Amino acid sequence: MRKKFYQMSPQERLNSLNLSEKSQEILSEMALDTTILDNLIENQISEFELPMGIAQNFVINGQSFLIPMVTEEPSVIAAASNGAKIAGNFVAEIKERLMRGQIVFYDVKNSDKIANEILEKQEKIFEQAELSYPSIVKRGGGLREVSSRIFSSQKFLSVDVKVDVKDAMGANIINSILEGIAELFRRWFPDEKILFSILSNYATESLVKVTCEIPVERLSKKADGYEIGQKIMAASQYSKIDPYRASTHNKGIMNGINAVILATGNDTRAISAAIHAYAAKDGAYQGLANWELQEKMLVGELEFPLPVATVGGGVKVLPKAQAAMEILGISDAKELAKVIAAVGLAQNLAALRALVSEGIQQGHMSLQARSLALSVGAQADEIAILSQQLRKEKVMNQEVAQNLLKNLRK
Ligand SMILES: CC(C)(COP(=O)([O-])OP(=O)([O-])OC[C@H]1O[C@@H](n2cnc3c(N)ncnc32)[C@H](O)[C@@H]1OP(=O)([O-])[O-])[C@@H](O)C(=O)NCCC(=O)NCCSC(=O)C[C@@](C)(O)CC(=O)[O-]
Ligand SMILES: NC(=O)C1=CN([C@@H]2O[C@H](COP(=O)(O)OP(=O)(O)OC[C@H]3O[C@@H](n4cnc5c(N)ncnc54)[C@H](OP(=O)(O)O)[C@@H]3O)[C@@H](O)[C@H]2O)C=CC1
Repeated sequence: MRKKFYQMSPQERLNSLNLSEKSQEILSEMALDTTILDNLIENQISEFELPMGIAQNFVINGQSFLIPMVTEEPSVIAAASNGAKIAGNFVAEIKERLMRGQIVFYDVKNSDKIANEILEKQEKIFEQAELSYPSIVKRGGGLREVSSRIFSSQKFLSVDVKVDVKDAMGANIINSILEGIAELFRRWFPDEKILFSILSNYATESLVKVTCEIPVERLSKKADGYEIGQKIMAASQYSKIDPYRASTHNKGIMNGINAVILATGNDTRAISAAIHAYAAKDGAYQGLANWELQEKMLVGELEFPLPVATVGGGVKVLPKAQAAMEILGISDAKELAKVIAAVGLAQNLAALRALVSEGIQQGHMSLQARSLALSVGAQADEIAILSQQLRKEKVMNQEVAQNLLKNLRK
């Protein structure tokens, strides 16, 4: 009987795809240990490499950091380093770090009964939570709050839990606790129906806040720093009223956030979901990070959920995520969240400063020149020569790059 795809070895799966020899060869090149590869995901056939760089100049709460970033986009790491250089010291703080989960009832018959009984039987719920995941309690974490939200017209009710998951992202912890509590509810409310129970990525009790204060003269080597500061403030205000701008404003912040999330083996989808949901917390989707001029200082602030982990998931399993943690010198999830938040604010500062002064293309494209040279097939020392020539061109595109490369090879 023919093996199912998931029952095949990675090589058998690859062979079964009938690819060109070149693709077969490139997909067979792997650096990760096969046991990690084949056990971390399903139907594994290869791995996918991305460049890792280091953002420099970061000082956060008075401590210097070198920050590993994984990205395919030119200028992101230069921008983060530039933003950090301009900003000087970032002040980052975390008030609390609790992860949320929910048990959702549907076709609810008596929502008040459910809500009241949950209030009255809190002790029983806390006992069940500890039974469901005792090790997190031993680590000093565990269930901290149970409450409910009633959606009466749609006959739904959400029982919300908040859990201290210490340095984990907490998905497995919370989902195990939720399933234990759900069993209790099936006994307490035999006539009610539970739809599902799952962690919530909208981690509104895992907010991190980062600020910086920049003397305006640091905003530009050439132009009037105060005027640049005014324009950055205006750009920040505009991102609050136009979702077409808010989306790009936040993409710029996520350039930095996602690069560090990837480097440390964290879950990019969970963090993106949390942050973009938070950007719409007041109804309309708005730009995160605020900039305002206070006298001769440009003051920046960014506050959003960042439930990152330093244990669990890919963090502990991926060797390069462990190496990234060593570069950071961090083992505490709260510390990691503060560092990542500072990268987000630095990224936004660099982007807005470029946008309102020389424009994004000048800096971006000069760094983009190298990847453009690569994309048309420049090799070895052709790359530096071709990108140098490209920077002198009025327009930098594939056609120009291909013509320059052809001339170079004559
Ligand atoms: C690109 C720069 C930094 C040039 O800016 P510049 O003023 O020409 O740079 P510089 O030569 O004065 O260098 C300043 C610092 O930048 C860093 N730096 C500078 N060059 C390099 C390099 N080659 N490699 C590594 N680091 C570099 C480095 O830290 C350096 O300090 P130094 O070490 O010299 O004391 C500036 O124009 C900039 O920050 N631009 C923003 C670019 C950006 O945001 N890129 C992200 C992709 S675009 C996007 O997706 C986001 C966006 C724009 O759409 C978001 C939005 O719309 O809000
Ligand atoms: N909606 C979502 O975002 C979802 C995401 N996921 C994925 O699940 C992945 C795994 O998440 P998660 O459940 O956190 O990871 P893991 O369960 O893999 O790791 C967390 C475990 O690490 C152990 N641990 C060791 N040291 C600590 C510490 N200091 N603090 C806390 N725990 C510690 C604990 O296990 P012990 O006490 O037993 O040693 C804890 O349960 C995430 O990366 C995510 O990709 C999964 C489902 C949903």
